[in-house]
Amino acid sequence: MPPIGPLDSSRIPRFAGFATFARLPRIDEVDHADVAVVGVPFDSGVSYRPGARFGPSAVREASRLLRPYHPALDVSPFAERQVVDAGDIAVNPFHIGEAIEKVQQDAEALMAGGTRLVTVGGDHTIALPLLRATAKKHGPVALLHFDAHLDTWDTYFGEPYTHGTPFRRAVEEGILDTAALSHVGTRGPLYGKRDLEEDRRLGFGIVTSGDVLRRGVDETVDALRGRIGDRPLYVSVDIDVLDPAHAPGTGTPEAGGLTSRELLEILRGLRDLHLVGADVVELAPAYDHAEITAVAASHVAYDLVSLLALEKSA
Ligand SMILES: N=C(N)NCCCC(=O)O
Ligand SMILES: [Zn+2]
Ligand SMILES: [Zn+2]
Repeated sequence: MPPIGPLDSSRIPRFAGFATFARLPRIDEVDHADVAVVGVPFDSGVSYRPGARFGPSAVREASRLLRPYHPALDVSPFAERQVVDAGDIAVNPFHIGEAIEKVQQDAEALMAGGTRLVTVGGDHTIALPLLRATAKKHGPVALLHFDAHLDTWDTYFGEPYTHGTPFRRAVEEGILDTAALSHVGTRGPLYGKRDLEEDRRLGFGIVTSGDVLRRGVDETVDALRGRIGDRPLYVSVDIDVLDPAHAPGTGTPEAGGLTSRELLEILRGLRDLHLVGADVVELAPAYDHAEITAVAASHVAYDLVSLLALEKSA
């Protein structure tokens, strides 16, 4: 049976009907899914502007315009693989610990049959349970983390589970391969020099947004690929890695970021790595204009789905 694809936009206008990601079938409409896009509408871990709980529905709306063939990667992801929308993981907005447990459980259940996930957030807190679920299946994973921020801080207000702390927790828990951890797009003021020293001690290498500008996409990609090798790889994209001009709809914007063109070109350089899962987080549509950020996030998700569709073992 060939995969069930998205609705045909030449027959049913793309602005009509229910919004699933890229107008794909829901998970309950297929027997097996190779790749699932799943939402996590959770933003109780944020330190500044709230609103990322509306990220998944904004990405679904903006993704109506996606088309089935990806020319830069030369792949038709929805024809090569069964890609679905798995809906949203229903999490408790009043209890971060419970929400984290639920994300992990539901991600594990979705992944049990070999389905790979592109998760749409939600704030960056959710990367921790997603990495736990991924490491349970694949062992400690390499991490490519696109973000203005390090997200390796220790606690906020004494709390260990926030959107600024997931990757420190993940290193402490041994679910990351500390030989292959990279931040890309890092910039902006920190609390102190110690932030960088502690981040380095955890094993991270940093490619700042200035480095991307000076080195260019190709050199950046070569350096990242060399570090990742053939390890199982998880890619986490905080949409605030983009400059606020390219992504105003986010909770902790920082000036001087990547363009959406740079981000997409770097992602396209990741083909033929062993990608096992990915997320796109921190889209807060209330601060967006004309869907600028939602369109960028939907294209990032499409590129991640396309990379997973190219995976031989998917
Ligand atoms: N956007 C994410 N994930 N983290 C930002 C935390 C920065 C801060 O509150 O100081
Ligand atoms: Zn960030
Ligand atoms: Zn982040």
